[in-house]
Amino acid sequence: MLTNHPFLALPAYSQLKAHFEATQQQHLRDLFAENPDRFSQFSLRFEDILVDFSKNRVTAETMTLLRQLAEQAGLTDAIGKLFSGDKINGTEGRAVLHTALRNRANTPILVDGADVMPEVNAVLDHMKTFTEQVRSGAWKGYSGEAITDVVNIGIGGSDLGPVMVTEALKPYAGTLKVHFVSNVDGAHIYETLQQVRPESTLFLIASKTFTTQETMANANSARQWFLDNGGTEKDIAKHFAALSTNQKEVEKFGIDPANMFGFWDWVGGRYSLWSAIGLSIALYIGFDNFEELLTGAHVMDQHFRTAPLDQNIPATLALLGIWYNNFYGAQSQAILPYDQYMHRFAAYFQQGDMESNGKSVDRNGNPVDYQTGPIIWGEPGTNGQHAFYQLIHQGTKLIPCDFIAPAISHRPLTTPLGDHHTLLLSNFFAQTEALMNGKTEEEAADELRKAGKTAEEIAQIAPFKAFSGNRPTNSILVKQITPRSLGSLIAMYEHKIFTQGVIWTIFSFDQWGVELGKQLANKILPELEGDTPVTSHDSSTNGLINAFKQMREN
Ligand SMILES: O=P(O)(O)OC[C@H]1O[C@@H](O)[C@@H](O)[C@@H](O)[C@@H]1O
Repeated sequence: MLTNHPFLALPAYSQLKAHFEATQQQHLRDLFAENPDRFSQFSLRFEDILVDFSKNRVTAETMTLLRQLAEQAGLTDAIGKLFSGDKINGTEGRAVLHTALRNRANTPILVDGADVMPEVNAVLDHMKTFTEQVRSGAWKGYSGEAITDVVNIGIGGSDLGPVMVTEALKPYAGTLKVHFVSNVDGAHIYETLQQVRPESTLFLIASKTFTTQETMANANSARQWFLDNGGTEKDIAKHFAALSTNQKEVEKFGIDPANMFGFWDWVGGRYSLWSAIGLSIALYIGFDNFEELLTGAHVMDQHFRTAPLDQNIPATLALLGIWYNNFYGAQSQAILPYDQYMHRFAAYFQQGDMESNGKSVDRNGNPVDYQTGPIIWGEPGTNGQHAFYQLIHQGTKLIPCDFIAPAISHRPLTTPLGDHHTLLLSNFFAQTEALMNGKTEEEAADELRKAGKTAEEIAQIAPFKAFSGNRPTNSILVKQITPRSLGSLIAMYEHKIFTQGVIWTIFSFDQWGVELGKQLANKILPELEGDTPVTSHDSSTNGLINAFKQMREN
């Protein structure tokens, strides 16, 4: 178990509070003007990844105090416990070992005295053999045809990771197509089944528990469609595989245990793309590339585990997040990839971060009296620029942003306006610079004067054209989005989330809030049958259910 501490009582917390009061008016423009070495002092490199955090409202003293906060919160001890299989998921009594899934060093990791690595390696071997059979065409469907389409049916952690990674690594795809069905809304499975043929489709039923309502409903619909369109019960073994921890339910569903790819209760759903849940990724980009993804994460794990705090990228990002969340009162954090293939990256970490650190009870079971996990959101650049950046530049809210971009594009297209990637990157650099510098009213007035405006017009318009600036950003520049660098980036954010959870003294690896939703929907489900009016709820819920029943009837 992790040792607990009262966050607000940490000595560094009070020091940071005082430091915040003294420095909050400082402008980034001045910090850059005062220190010509700011970029080199406030940036870190790891392999092909450069993390520039110099455009944050921090000084060397801020960073020192933040690191002291991490030390006083027992971060070093917590990291040791994470990697060694300690049961740090206290409310479920489980270890948290997504790092074992990508432990390429293969060093033993013990849970209840037993090394988990042989089992991890056995599943990886199974995934490798299966992936190679399907991709080579050796695996035949019931009519003797090779598989052309893979449909992953899963939701939450059993969907978002594979969706995000297969999109981000599309340039590495082979000929297999992958589809993802998550929503219980019948439209999702319906539209997907329109695009595939039963004889050449492989369904992956991805569910850690194998009891999730949405996934089981979609899996049943897929099986029915398969049987209605030419497949027979005995053909199911060739067309359905399960990615799960629950062998009993898998067998009950009728999937051949030989087609089950297992994982373990110490893999959290939102940390499971490294497990058998990643099978759709391996099928799509090939097993070697999947292994590269694991390796990228593993090397970031080693960095997080061994780098001193002042060199530690995930810890640094976590501490900057705490600075804005707990001292500046920032409510959200934007993730803005300047890479179209990474268009689901923010959505992925919406679950990763918000399901992990969206907690308001500390590890002692007491309500917290401070802010915990931020709201995570974002869209790729440059689309976001034409949508919500207005508020980031000139709104009343402080929104720390992570800008992420590859230096080399997988699609280097040229136009008379310039090549696409250079155009994209010019926006990436310009935005963080503008957010940092802003524009004074005098500068705005000067521009208007040059544009020939009268003094009266200038006085009227200049206030609207001024930008306060001083809006913090991290710039994460990656040489290229490869399986390895993407693996490192994902692990980087995972460890950021972990670090923040440790400092806030919360349990980051359970999700009781989500469990409630599952229970409530199951309670209401039988009440939706028939047309008898419902009276068991509050007047709003009764009214809505009864209106629904009426609308459905007429
Ligand atoms: O993989 P299964 O068990 O279907 O769960 C799918 C998802 O369910 C949600 O309610 C959450 O608990 C997620 O963390 C989880 O990834």
